[in-house]
Amino acid sequence: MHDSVISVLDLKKSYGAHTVLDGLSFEVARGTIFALLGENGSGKTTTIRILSTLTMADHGSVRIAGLDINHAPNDVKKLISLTGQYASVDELLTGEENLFIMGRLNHLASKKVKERTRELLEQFDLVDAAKKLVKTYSGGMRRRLDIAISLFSNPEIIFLDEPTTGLDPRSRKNMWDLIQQLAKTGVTIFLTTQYLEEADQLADEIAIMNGGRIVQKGTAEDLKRMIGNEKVELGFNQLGYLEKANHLLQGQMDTTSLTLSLNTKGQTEELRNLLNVLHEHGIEPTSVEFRKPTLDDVFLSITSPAAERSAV
Ligand SMILES: Nc1ncnc2c1ncn2[C@@H]1O[C@H](COP(=O)(O)OP(=O)(O)OP(=O)(O)O)[C@@H](O)[C@H]1O
Repeated sequence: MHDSVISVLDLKKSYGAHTVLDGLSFEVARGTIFALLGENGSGKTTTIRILSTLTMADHGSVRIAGLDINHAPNDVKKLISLTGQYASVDELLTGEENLFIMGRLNHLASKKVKERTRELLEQFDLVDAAKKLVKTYSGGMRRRLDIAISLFSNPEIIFLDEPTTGLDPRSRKNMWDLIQQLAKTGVTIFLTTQYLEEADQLADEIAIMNGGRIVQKGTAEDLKRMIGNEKVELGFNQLGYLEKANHLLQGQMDTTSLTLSLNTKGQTEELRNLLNVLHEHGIEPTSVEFRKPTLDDVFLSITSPAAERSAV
């Protein structure tokens, strides 16, 4: 059994009349990868900023490695590193110079700074780019450098705010490998993401955020069991047909796009049966499409009564 390295209890935060966090509570086990999954604007960055002592919550408590962040913010800062959504490196310096500066800011001796810089450049596959200006780096290289800089002080907990947003698929995959390597060193990684697939690939535990709270949490397997492996999406040309089809098949209706999503195992026989049921009632869909579950499916299935019955 792991012990909790992050404990969050009943966190609340509003900006004016806008409530962003509304009673957020969760625990993160030491040495694991924890993913906070939520849509744009759901409050992920706000959460990470509060946990890393940059923003004050209005209510609730956060303990990092047993320390209350309000009582011991400076001790907490020594244990953590934060890498933001937008790389905070100096573009007009080389990668190596950026690392040097961070080393000096950490008050390390010059020999130690050089050693650690070399180590980090190697670990993050930046040796060839070390002497090039950061403004010539690709998005993936910048992210890697940003994380390398934040690791200068050997933190116990690494906060990564949407580490792959805006990266191409190849750089995203490289970043995933890197995060997995970091996790193997025993650090705790707290990451935020909008991508179900990313949380699935990386996280030991996933917490889904909606309406300022955690609405579901579990392993990727738990969540997948809940939402089904694949979806079939039926399109209709009239709201009446959509509603009738939903009445017969009990799926998730989208009345704007006039589509009905159903869990499926992806078998053609199953699809034939569905279409037969509709045909017998004089309903013909205008389109039929198989697709992977999305974050929307998770939200929809969480809020549907059927899902509540089978929730993890
Ligand atoms: N300093 C602030 N002042 C006012 N509103 C803010 C402030 N910071 C965040 N917000 C608002 O709080 C909400 C949550 O923002 P937050 O950045 O935490 O979301 P997020 O889940 O990280 O989204 P994204 O994926 O877009 O970064 C948004 O509606 C945002 O506009």
